[in-house]
Amino acid sequence: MTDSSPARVLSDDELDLLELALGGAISPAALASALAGAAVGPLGTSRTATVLTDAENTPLARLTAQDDGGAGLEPLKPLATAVGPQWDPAVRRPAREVRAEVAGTAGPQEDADVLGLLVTEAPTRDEADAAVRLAAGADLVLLLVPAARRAPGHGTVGAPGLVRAAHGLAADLGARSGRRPVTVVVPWPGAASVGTAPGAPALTDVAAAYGARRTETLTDHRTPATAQAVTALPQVHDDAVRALYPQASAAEVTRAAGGARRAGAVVFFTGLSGSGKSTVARALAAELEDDGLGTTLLDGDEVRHHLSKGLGFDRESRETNVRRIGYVASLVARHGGIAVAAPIAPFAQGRAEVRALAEQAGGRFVLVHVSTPLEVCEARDRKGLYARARAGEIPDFTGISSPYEEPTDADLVIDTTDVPVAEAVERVRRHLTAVLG
Ligand SMILES: Nc1ncnc2c1ncn2[C@@H]1O[C@H](COP(=O)(O)OS(=O)(=O)O)[C@@H](OP(=O)(O)O)[C@H]1O
Ligand SMILES: Nc1ncnc2c1ncn2[C@@H]1O[C@H](COP(=O)(O)OP(=O)(O)O)[C@@H](O)[C@H]1O
Repeated sequence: MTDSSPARVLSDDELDLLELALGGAISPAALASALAGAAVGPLGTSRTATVLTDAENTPLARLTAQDDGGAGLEPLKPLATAVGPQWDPAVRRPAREVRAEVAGTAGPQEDADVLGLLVTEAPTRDEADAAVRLAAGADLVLLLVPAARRAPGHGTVGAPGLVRAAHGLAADLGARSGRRPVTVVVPWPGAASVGTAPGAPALTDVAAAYGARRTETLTDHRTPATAQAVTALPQVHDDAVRALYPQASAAEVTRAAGGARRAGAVVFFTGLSGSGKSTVARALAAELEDDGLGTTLLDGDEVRHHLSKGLGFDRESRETNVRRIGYVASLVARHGGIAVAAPIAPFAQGRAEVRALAEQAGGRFVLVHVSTPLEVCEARDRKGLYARARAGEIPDFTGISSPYEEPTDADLVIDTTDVPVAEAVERVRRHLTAVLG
């Protein structure tokens, strides 16, 4: 990075906050304070600038602390997006754009009643009824759906499911009240650690920044009986199984329902830098997790940051890196999980070792060659690495000064020059479903 400002790599939760700040939903000062509160890395102090990056070191924005205690935020490169209903640009819009639209639609009067309904969990029938009651008389209803980049806990409805449920609620509300609400996806950290850090923004303030003049959280409108029934759902399932089966059978049925007997799998992407491995792998992992398949993403750059810190890019270091990824992925698969890995993995030998490790662990192995040609990867050059490699600043760069051995044993070959992300994800998902049986 040519910028001399110190860099701060943001977590998924912090990226959510950055997206909010860039969209005008929270102030740069609130972002600075939330990042400082989380205390997981250097953040510039007075009058210094910090370049905020994602895990792939893409410079996203420059955050500057100002003399008066305020802060400035300058966008640098667009944040990476993924696929899924929570990424649909028709609903994931900057707060300032939604606020302007709301002001235009609700009329110029200051006292226009714009109701923000926060959809934080899949709405029950209670909430669908409450939404109709609450919406009566409002000039405009905003359905605000907080969606986190980070995957939710296993077994809970994640961002894609929540957005689909919110669309259902919007249609229902439209049919029953005669007016369709405006549905908006709001980036919102999945972890309490950032969302509740000192100085962290409150969801109701964020709703106001999107144009809501009053806000209701739909789960507050569950009756006590419904709230209790929702909490008790897993227990209800266990009780029903125990009532139906004798003890030995009940144990087996419960175990099978938990997926403990399902075979695991390693989905291993390989391809040049910039070919689209991370983009497709990330979207695939989110969809699989949403399908209820416990999924672990081992992204190339993140692995390099944690598991393989200090390793270089000579042949031996790369093979060590790939072997480590294969080892962790095979442990995940051994326990019935799905590991999705996306390193360059340029050598056939290393890839074959990973296949063997996965299969020894009883898992399925799916090799996906992301075959996007060098010219396309180089033209994308999101991180500016190809330009630096061409200039001789990065030695041993794959495709330029270090070889990439094309796989001859790939289960799928996908060239993202002309295959959109959603279709690439679908192809891999279809293949995986078939091999898992
Ligand atoms: N010399 C050289 N060659 C290739 N790539 C380089 C190099 N130096 C740094 N980088 C960055 O590191 C990412 C590739 O790391 P991997 O762990 O996936 O590589 S490997 O599988 O060990 O070959 C790669 O990330 P992706 O672009 O996501 O593939 C680059 O950002
Ligand atoms: N169809 C596509 N599939 C994947 N990425 C694409 C596609 N079209 C354009 N891109 C862009 O190409 C870049 C691929 O980068 P990345 O996923 O990090 O690749 P890799 O992990 O292989 O280095 C991203 O900026 C992405 O938005």
